[in-house]
Amino acid sequence: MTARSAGFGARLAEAVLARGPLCAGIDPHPGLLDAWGLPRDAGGLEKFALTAVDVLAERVAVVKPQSAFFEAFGAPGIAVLTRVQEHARAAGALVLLDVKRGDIGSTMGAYAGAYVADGAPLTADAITVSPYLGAGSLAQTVELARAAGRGVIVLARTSNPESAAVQNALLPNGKTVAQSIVDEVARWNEGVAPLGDVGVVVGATVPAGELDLGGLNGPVLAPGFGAQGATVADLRRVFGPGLPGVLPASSRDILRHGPDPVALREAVVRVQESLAGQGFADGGIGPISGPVLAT
Ligand SMILES: O=C(O)c1cc(=O)[nH]c(=O)n1[C@@H]1O[C@H](COP(=O)(O)O)[C@@H](O)[C@H]1O
Repeated sequence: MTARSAGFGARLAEAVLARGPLCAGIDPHPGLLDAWGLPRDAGGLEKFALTAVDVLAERVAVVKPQSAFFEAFGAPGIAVLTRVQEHARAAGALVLLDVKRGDIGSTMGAYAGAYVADGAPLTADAITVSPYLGAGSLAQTVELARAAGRGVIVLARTSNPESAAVQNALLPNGKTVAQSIVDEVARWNEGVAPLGDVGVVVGATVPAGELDLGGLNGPVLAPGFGAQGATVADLRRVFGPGLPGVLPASSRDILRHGPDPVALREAVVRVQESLAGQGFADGGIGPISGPVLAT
C-alpha cells in the first residue's frame, strides 16, 4: 500500500469524516436567479454564488460548482467561479469543479493544466471528466492531478434518463460500457490508501444491481439526489447498506431555499441529518469492501 496523506482521496476521506458525505452543488440556473430576486447578469450571478458558497462551504465536505452556469456569463462569470472556488477552499470544503471535460489525451492534458495540475489557475481539488473518448484518453489528466494531490471523477453511469442506451451497451467481453469504466478507474486506484484519487459518477436514479463497485477503492459521486427525484431511500436501494464511498450530490433542491442564508443553512442541515439518520458514511469514507450495488 502506498501512503498518500496529501492525495485527493485521503483529503476527501478526512473531510467526509468531519462533515459527512454530502456534496452540495452550486448551479446558478437562470430560474434560480429569478427566484432569488436577482438579475440574470454577472452581478446577480456573483450575489447568488457567493451567498451559496458562504453558507454551504463551512458545512459540507465537497462543494461542486457547475461551470456551465458561470461560463454562460463569459469572462466575468469565470471570475466569479474563481472566487467561489477560493471561498470554498478557504472555508475548508473540497472543490469538485463540474466541467465534464472529455477529449483526446493531449488536449485533456491542457484541461488538467487549467484545473488540477500543479499551478492550475482555476484551481479545483477535482474535476468531472468524460471517458467516452476512451478511458485511456484520461490517463495524463489522472497523472497530472495526482501529482498535485488532486483528483478526477469519471462519468460511468450518469443520472439522466438517456444514459442507459450508451452506458449499458454490452462490449464484446460481456461487460457494460459503464462497468468497464469502473474497472479502468479501479486500476488507477489499486494500492492507494486510504482511498484512491479517482472516482466515478453513478446516478442515484439508476436501477439497483447494474454495477459492481467492489474493487473501485475510490469515491462514488451520486447526483440525481433531490431535484431529479432520488431520495435517501433510493440511495440505499441503489448502493446497498454500506455506502462508505458514496457522496450524494444535490444542487437545486438545496439552492431553492435561498436567498435567505438562514433558510439555506437549515435546508443543507436537514439534508445532512437525513443522510446521517440513514447511516450514510457512518465512520467516514473508505474503500468499499464488497459489491456496493445491491442485486
Ligand atoms: O457530474 C455530475 O455532477 C452529474 C452527473 C450526472 O450523472 N448527473 C448530474 O445531474 N450531474 C450534475 O449534477 C447536478 C445535479 O443538479 P440537481 O439536479 O439540481 O441536483 C448538475 O450540475 C448536473 O450537471
